[in-house]
Amino acid sequence: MAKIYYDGDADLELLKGKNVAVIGYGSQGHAHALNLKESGVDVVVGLYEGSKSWKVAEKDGLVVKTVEKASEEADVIMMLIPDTVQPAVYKKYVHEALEEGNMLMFAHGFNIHYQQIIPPSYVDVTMVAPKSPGHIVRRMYQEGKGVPALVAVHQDYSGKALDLALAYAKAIGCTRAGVIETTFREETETDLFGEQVDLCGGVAELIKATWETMVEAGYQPEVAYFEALHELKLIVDLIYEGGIYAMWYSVSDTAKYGGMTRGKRIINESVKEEMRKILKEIQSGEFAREWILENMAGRPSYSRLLEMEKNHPIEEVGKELRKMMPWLKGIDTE
Ligand SMILES: NC(=O)C1=CN([C@@H]2O[C@H](COP(=O)(O)OP(=O)(O)OC[C@H]3O[C@@H](n4cnc5c(N)ncnc54)[C@H](OP(=O)(O)O)[C@@H]3O)[C@@H](O)[C@H]2O)C=CC1
Ligand SMILES: CC[C@](O)(C(C)=O)C(=O)O
Ligand SMILES: [Mg+2]
Ligand SMILES: [Mg+2]
Repeated sequence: MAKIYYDGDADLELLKGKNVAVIGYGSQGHAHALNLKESGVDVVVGLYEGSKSWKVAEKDGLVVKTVEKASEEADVIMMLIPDTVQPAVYKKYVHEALEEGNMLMFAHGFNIHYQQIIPPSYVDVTMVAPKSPGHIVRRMYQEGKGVPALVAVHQDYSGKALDLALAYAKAIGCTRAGVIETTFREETETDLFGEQVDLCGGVAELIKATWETMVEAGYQPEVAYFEALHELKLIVDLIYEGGIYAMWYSVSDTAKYGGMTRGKRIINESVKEEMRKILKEIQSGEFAREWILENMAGRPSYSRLLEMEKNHPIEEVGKELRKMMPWLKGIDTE
């Protein structure tokens, strides 16, 4: 059974008198920094001179310093800049700033697990990884709730690394929901696998293939959009609220029978075989090496693939159809 920590298992007092530097003010960074501040923690945001986020963080009432200065003054440093940027920033500014007994923190284990960052032995190294996008971490905290998270200890120099990481998790609201103990390896490998085969990669391909099949067969792109994409949220909401069986309970008997007999023909043994291969690429470090090299080369494949996604015809149809629903807030992707 997984070990799960709640509010009663975490002591905010452990962060009293400590300076916390949140490096980055993006999706996770803004949520952690604001939640920490509102939980009474002394927090400073670390950014580079000229960062777009600098003014935003200051407008939100936070103290902002350069990464170098914020790291020098900090007892706890949370790395919340993109994973691909972290190694260079760490080497240039953070490594030198780390003093005996400090704690270096992450929200994802990639750089520690694949040894892109190797901290000195005299610091604690921990992870608090919310299982949610940063904007939900913030929204739930403001509503007096929290999102679940994972906690892990890579290095326990002080002997108190887990307790301090749990205090941090409490300060950002995660122990309100529950924080599951894991390892850097488990968090990294499961996170990469989930986003590749299911949450991001798998779902995007399933939607496009469903839409393309209908459009190629002569159905109207708009009707196909509602069926392949729009309704997915309604179905996923049911699964999120009550599990897969609750979804089956809620849909028609025809959908139940068709889905249960046909779904397995789509996600069949050969798909699972491919999933196992992808998992092996993650476990062996093959995917990490590929992604690191892609970044070193200036991201040529990444940019080409992202451009193709942006220009897929389903995007054009969706853009028009979403105008029918002015209550959708939309997301500025420019
Ligand atoms: N996105 C998510 O919801 C989740 C993310 N994580 C993990 O959290 C970590 C942060 O991810 P995420 O929040 O998505 O990151 P973002 O891409 O949102 O981070 C962007 C922030 O980093 C700043 N930044 C970029 N480069 C530098 C630099 N060289 N020096 C200082 N600041 C810099 C940006 O500044 P500027 O505005 O100037 O560009 C911006 O403030 C990652 O480890 C990720 O895996 C974990 C769970 C979910
Ligand atoms: C699902 C994508 C994610 O792993 C996340 C928000 O948890 C990410 O890396 O952004
Ligand atoms: Mg994730
Ligand atoms: Mg991820």
